[in-house]
Amino acid sequence: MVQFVTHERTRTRSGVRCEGLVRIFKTAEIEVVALQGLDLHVDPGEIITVVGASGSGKSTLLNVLGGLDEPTAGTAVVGSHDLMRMSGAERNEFRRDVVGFVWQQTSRNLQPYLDARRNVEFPLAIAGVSRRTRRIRAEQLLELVGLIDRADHRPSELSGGEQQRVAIAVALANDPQLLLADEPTGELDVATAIEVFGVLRRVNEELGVTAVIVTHDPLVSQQVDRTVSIRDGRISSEIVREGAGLDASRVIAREFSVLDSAGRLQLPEHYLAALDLQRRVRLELEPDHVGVWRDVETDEAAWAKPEEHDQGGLS
Ligand SMILES: Nc1ncnc2c1ncn2[C@@H]1O[C@H](COP(=O)(O)OP(=O)(O)OP(=O)(O)O)[C@@H](O)[C@H]1O
Repeated sequence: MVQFVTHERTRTRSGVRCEGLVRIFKTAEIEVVALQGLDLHVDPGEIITVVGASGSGKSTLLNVLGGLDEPTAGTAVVGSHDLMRMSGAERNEFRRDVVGFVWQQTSRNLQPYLDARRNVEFPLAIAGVSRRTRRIRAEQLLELVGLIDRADHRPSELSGGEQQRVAIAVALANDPQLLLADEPTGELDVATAIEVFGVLRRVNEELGVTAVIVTHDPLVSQQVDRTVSIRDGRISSEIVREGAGLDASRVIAREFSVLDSAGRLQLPEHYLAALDLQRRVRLELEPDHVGVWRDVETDEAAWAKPEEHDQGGLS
């Protein structure tokens, strides 16, 4: 376990709680409901991945959790910080002190004219941390991400994977309670992506920082114990794994659907396709589970009508 030099505060781990979270974007002509009553709980110290089709609301969720965007309605709480009830000044402070970001584009993560060490020191200098503490902390973090021997290199002298590892160290400089990463491995080849993701897992384990990571990459998303899927601005299902990070044959994965406070749940798309479930399904309450069947009567009625029509057409 890396022991940080604590400069002014002792960190507590923070969880995330979103309930009925709504974010509507309004432009002159249209209204886009990017988050449509999203429910998500992340335990303090947990690491999760968020997956979903393009436009499903992943980045919007991350921006809300990071205090970069204001929710329209619902609940969004990080630790003791209520994101619905923050003044502008509190939001700035929240962004600086409570969350750390890693973006897909390395140019957004790093200052191109500073070497790796100074990049990590940069947010600490802005926070007014002393030069000596900055130096020690930067070295600890570069050690943690396995890049202490590259401390004097500028981003242009580092590979894409190394740049993202420095970006992780920068995001952790202010000792955040929540680490948010939006497609951090999106520009990397598979082997490098898995390596960088391994660093995210390591910092989660060693520092206990809660982490929410958006990714398109199934190989990357499988590396953690819980993956949530967003569909149409809501969490549609969760996959919980035992043994994540081990070789795939030893991982036990179970799929869950999220039940909202109104009792609604979404069935995963591949379940709908496998059983050809459409429009209306038959439910049966059993002592320990609920059964969902194709509504054969409706199906038959739907088939009967065209037949009658056809027959009518033939006669
Ligand atoms: N600033 C904005 N103004 C208007 N609409 C927006 C804005 N930001 C996002 N949207 C819309 O909200 C929806 C969700 O977008 P979001 O970027 O969160 O999706 P995403 O899942 O991150 O997609 P991708 O994987 O392509 O990055 C989309 O329909 C998008 O067009």
